[in-house]
Amino acid sequence: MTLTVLPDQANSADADVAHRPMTVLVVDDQDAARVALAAVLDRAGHRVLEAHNASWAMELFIRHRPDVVLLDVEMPGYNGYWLARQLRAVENGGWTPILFLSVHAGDQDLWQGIEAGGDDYLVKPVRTAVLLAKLRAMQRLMEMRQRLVSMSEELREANAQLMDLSETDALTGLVNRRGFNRRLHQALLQARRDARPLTLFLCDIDHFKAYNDEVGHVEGDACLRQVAQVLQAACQRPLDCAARYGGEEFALILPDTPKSGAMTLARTLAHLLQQRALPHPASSVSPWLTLSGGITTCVPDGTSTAESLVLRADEALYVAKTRGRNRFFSFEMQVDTLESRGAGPRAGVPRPGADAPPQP
Ligand SMILES: Nc1nc2c(ncn2[C@@H]2O[C@H](COP(=O)(O)OP(=O)(O)OP(=O)(O)O)[C@@H](O)[C@H]2O)c(=O)[nH]1
Repeated sequence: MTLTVLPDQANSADADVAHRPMTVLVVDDQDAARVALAAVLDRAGHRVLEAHNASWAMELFIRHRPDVVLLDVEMPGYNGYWLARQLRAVENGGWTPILFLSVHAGDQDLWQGIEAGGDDYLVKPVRTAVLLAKLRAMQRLMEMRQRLVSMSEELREANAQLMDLSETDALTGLVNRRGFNRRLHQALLQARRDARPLTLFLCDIDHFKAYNDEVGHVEGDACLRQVAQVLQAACQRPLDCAARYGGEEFALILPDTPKSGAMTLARTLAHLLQQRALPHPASSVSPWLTLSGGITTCVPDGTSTAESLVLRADEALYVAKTRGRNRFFSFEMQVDTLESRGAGPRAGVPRPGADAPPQP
């Protein structure tokens, strides 16, 4: 029988209790050697799991996830190299130090052990001090790795937050222009892949300059926040996106939304705004705040680009403005929300009477 560990003359290693007790899986088919090794580890303050063969070791490893594995090479049936490979396979992104203990001292043996997934290779008999020092070194590596893992996790979270911040408009909390660009591009690619209609709205507050001039910029900012809330409320589906395009212009990206659905949503939007009844003291259109919007809808093909969509929505917005504001104009249908409802040219315009919001 080969003794696995040799006691130290000065016995100093026994006194060097590990900084943090570890759970050590000792795998050795030789009972006496394994028990001796377990006793040394136990004295050093570690918790020991013992396995006399590879399959039992595998079971203990999966069940207890030890901190370190001390692995004999020569075992009947599956040997230590085989076991090391299996342990690495079930680690699933983790890392458990594996130290081989072997009577074979050849370079080739050492090389084979490291290739099989071992982190160190000690030749038996191993002095207690050496073994405990190696365990301490492995523990230090594990702690460093743990720190790296948590640092990269923190970094990942910080990056995600930064990404969110860099795509959020500070005033309204909506997606900003940068986020809009990225989302529109993504939505376009997805709609092209799925051959589904994609709708883009560009909305603009009517006579907002006059609003600012009348009530001041602070109130103007508050008004932008209110409009943002209305737009957000109109976005009912998880992939719908409301963005502040710039200044008093907003955009809605509406995946899987056909022309008819877009017109319905435009009316819903006008209705939601109407319900808020935000007074506009300087509008020639209505006593309340109103929006004009340009709508474009397409099933994108190879020639469709985000720029072409924005151009069409912008052109439609221009038509909505020139037709008298407080309406949404569809580029493809060449009608606005007032015409398409078929309820007369001024239908949908907030005015005193049945359709009008309560006087604030
Ligand atoms: N309070 C406030 N005002 C803003 C902000 N961004 C843009 N504006 C104002 O929005 C106004 C936009 O004016 P215009 O482009 O002339 O448009 P409008 O007065 O709404 O006229 P129409 O669009 O033709 O109805 C300008 O007075 C800008 O100063 C903002 O963040 N806060």
